[in-house]
Amino acid sequence: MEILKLINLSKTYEGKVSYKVLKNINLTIREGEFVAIMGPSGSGKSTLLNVISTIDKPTSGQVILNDKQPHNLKGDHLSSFRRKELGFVFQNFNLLDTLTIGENIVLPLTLEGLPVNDMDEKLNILSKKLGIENIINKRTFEISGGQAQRAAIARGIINSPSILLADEPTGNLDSKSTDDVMNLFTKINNENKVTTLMVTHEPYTASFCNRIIFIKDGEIFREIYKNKSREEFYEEILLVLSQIGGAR
Ligand SMILES: Nc1ncnc2c1ncn2[C@@H]1O[C@H](COP(=O)(O)OP(=O)(O)OP(=O)(O)O)[C@@H](O)[C@H]1O
Repeated sequence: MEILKLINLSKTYEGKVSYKVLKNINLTIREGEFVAIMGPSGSGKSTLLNVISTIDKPTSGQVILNDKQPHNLKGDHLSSFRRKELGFVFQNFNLLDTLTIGENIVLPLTLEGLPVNDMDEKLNILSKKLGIENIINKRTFEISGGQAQRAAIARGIINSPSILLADEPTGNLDSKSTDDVMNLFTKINNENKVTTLMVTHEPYTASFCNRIIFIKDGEIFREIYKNKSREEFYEEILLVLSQIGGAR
């Protein structure tokens, strides 16, 4: 089943000189895929993610997510779409310091108005599954970056979104925490079939994904699939990056 379809998607920033950041992007992501977007700095990765997540609007073309066109929605319908269909993971975790980790994780359910007992049950099941039950009563300053990102992933999927979007999810992590977080993304993708799309400039992080889309100058430059070991895939990623050029 197709979860996300981008049809002739373009984005131009108007200014003194107008700048075409995305040029006719056509892309389909199927249910259960684990995909990375890579490309040189300024190639349009964040813009693409922002247009998919409805933070930014396309200049032309369509975003179809779970058979809906979010850019045609307004107000409460758009907010409800974001809460139900999208999960987000950010580079800097975006956990609220005033809440416990558990309260942070259930925040999307709080916004949906779910009864407390149902929230607690979901939190217990998910935190056990993700191996973070020991931190749910802690505060953000009491946990490591890797734990914070695992909690943020839990928050991102507690609503069972159609797609989990991640922007540089390992950008603030050391190598051990990067392993922990990428193993967790892999686990929820394998076991829960969470469809995941992440932007990363780190080849090691991308090597955990099953497919990589390389963007250059706002266009799809190349796509590669992991039909090999992670180590071999990593070497292939380095090769494509050397061909693409530009600063990463
Ligand atoms: N709001 C904006 N107005 C004008 N230009 C913008 C705006 N946002 C981004 N750009 C430009 O669009 C281009 C693509 O930016 P984008 O942030 O999507 O690139 P990126 O691939 O994510 O880069 P990086 O890896 O450095 O984060 C850049 O040249 C940027 O300067």
